[in-house]
Amino acid sequence: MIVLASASPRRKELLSFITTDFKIVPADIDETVENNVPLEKRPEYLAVKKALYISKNGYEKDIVIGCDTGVFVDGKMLGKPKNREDAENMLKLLSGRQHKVITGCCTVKNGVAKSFSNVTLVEFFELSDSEIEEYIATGEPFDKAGAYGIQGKGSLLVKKIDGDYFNVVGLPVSELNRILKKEYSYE
Ligand SMILES: Cc1cn([C@H]2C[C@H](O)[C@@H](COP(=O)(O)OP(=O)(O)OP(=O)(O)O)O2)c(=O)[nH]c1=O
Repeated sequence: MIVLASASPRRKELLSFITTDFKIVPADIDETVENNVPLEKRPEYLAVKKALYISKNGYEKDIVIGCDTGVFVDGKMLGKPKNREDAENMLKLLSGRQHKVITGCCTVKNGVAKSFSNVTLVEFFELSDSEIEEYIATGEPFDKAGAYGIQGKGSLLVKKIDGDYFNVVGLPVSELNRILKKEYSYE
């Protein structure tokens, strides 16, 4: 069986493109990362941590999948905004330029972990202060890395993307599907 170590409704929906035969067991882990982990490796590091945590808690024989998404710009990683002001600062930082969205993904079975990072480049239009304010008022930024959701009204902020769209939403489905087939002969 496949176990998705995630509380994200988006990851649940995306995994169902691969299979509907899976169980959800969210991994409520401490998301602090040691300083020696390179910035852009942080999502993958946390994905491994989430998947191993669930695997070790009664799902050793299953294929456990963990994921984590971060937005990278100016040598910084943007997670979920803590409040309105945080969301505003993130959106101002992303305005008029390109950033990277990296989703780390990990599969674990019988104590063996395999992981990868998928990178999508996203370019935003120049955003006016009122546009940022209106977008924050939708409430959409608050549970999302980088304070936007490309799958919702956040789509209106996006000029261009290069890479897997679903990776931005939180699960690189096509790469994951290929890994499940290749590494676990999953049908
Ligand atoms: C950039 C971007 C992020 N996101 C989401 C994907 C992730 O769910 C979220 C980043 O938070 P994560 O910490 O990666 O995941 P999560 O807390 O939602 O779920 P869990 O740890 O239980 O697996 O931001 C979008 O939905 N759309 C977007 O365009």
